[in-house]
Amino acid sequence: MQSEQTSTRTSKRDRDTAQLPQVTPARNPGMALDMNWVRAVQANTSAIERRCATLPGRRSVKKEHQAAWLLKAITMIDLTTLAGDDTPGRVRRLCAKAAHPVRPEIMQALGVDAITTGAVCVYHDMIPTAVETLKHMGVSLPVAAVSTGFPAGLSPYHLRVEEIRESVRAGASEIDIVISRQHVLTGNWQALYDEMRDFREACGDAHVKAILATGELGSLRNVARASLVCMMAGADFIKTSTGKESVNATLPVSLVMIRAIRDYYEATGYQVGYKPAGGISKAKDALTYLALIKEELGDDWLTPELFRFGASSLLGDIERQLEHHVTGHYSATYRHPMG
Ligand SMILES: O=C[C@H](O)COP(=O)(O)O
Repeated sequence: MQSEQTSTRTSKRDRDTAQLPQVTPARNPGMALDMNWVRAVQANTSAIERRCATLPGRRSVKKEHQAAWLLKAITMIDLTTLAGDDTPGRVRRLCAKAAHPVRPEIMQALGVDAITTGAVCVYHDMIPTAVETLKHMGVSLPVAAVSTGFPAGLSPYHLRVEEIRESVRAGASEIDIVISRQHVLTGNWQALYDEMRDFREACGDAHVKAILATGELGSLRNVARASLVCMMAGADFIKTSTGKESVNATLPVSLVMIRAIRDYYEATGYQVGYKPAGGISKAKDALTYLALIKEELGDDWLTPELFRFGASSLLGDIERQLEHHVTGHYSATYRHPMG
């Protein structure tokens, strides 16, 4: 039975919002390290926290608009499995879910055609399985690989660079590198810039996401400076976390990184993408992140080319909310496996 509170179909405008073809932005080439700019960067923690406290709930969207935003959020998920016990079977199921993220009866009730997640994200060893599975399904979806000694980034430097090359050869078109936290914590911005430059060069045509591991950087000012240095060195995306730190994506860290992206865009004209990752598992949190992006960067950034969620379990909750939207009932979580 359908609840009186719900409408089963999204409006045409909302469906178009979820499915608009996007123009690929020009790739950030980077620039020379500008230490004057880096040193000038500050972060006012109490102002940032005040701003973030106003976010959850304030821009809440309802009914068919919420369904449309949730569909859009799905298209921007890097559907992730990064576990020591990953198997080819799990990765094949992940790819099947990424290719068809919402059950057909829910999609039909919403009046929406096929969508996919933004990418799948796996460890190096699982790249061939992911590439072959997606190819076999006839689905064009990027395979992202975590790299450079993920999650700590402390393996021998030449092996970190070589790991990137191996992953690109194996078919990954996006590489999520981890930075050396020690360069940030010791203020060695030149070393961070050089490392990021090497990683970007090793990626070739594959896009590079720089994982800052913000929970280990000590201060919001460090997060702001590391964001800027990675963008100067040519990062295509900056990403909060590996999902393995004790503190992963948060709104204050996101605000700092998003404003760094905005400053970099205003100074250079290049749009760098943003990927909050780790611990984002609820549909309502996804909506808060999208509202933050819309308010701080504008609609241009609300595309898979410039925004991704790094998440292993968010999709399950979004699908559950969409099912509630069309039926008026919540289903058990086991009905939404892999995501
Ligand atoms: O990059 C993605 C994260 O590792 C996923 O973290 P999560 O399992 O907390 O969603």
